Amino acid sequence: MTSTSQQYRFVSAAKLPTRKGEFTIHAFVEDSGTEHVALSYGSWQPSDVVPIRIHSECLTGDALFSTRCDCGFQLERAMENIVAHGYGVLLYLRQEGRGIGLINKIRAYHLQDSGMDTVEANEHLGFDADLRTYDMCKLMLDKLDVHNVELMTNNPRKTAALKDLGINVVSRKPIDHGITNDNKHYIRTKTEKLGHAFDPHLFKD
Ligand SMILES: Nc1nc2c(ncn2[C@@H]2O[C@H](COP(=O)(O)OP(=O)(O)OP(=O)(O)O)[C@@H](O)[C@H]2O)c(=O)[nH]1
Ligand SMILES: [Zn+2]
Repeated sequence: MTSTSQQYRFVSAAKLPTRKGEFTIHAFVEDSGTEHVALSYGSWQPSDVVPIRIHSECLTGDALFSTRCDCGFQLERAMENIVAHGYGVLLYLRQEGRGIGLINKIRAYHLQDSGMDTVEANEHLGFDADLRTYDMCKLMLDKLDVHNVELMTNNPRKTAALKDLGINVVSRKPIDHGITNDNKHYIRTKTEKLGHAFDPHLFKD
């Protein structure tokens, strides 16, 4: 499959037992060398509505238990939802720091420690607020025979991007697990500046 600038291909798949259940991990690579994975659980028919999560890499939240953001909580909850449903897919996209990379995200954190919000920090470093693209999702979902989805997200850009790719987004499931005192401000900024669909009472001081 092609996008404006990248080609993607499927490489291999293998069993992935996890603390949440036994998934299968599917490996994909872009021409640029960027590697993405999809985790699938259970089985479905091509006409079924499949619960999916499109998760953007966050080393600090997903692997290091950071509470600066809600990523780790959402990752866990998405996998739990999929297992509870009996089938589903998690696309784990290597777009760390909303596409600016890990080192730049830490630079952005440093600026946030001095009072900037997440959007201001990105802009101060010379980046747009969100550099992510979702073109690779089409190949990944086609490969898994997923055409109709219930999307677990609060981010309206993800819903729009999937629709633009021709994927039938039947419904959206909010995923607002993991709001803590450490990340309330971050959630507020996502809601007020990036259009995420959180209920304001969740991040009220
Ligand atoms: N640039 C930057 N990226 C961050 C920051 N905190 C978390 N991230 C990255 O943000 C991405 C997750 O994006 P979010 O805006 O939290 O959530 P989302 O994926 O847009 O939306 P949901 O589907 O609702 O979770 C991950 O790639 C994180 O690494 C930050 O302060 N600055
Ligand atoms: Zn995060």
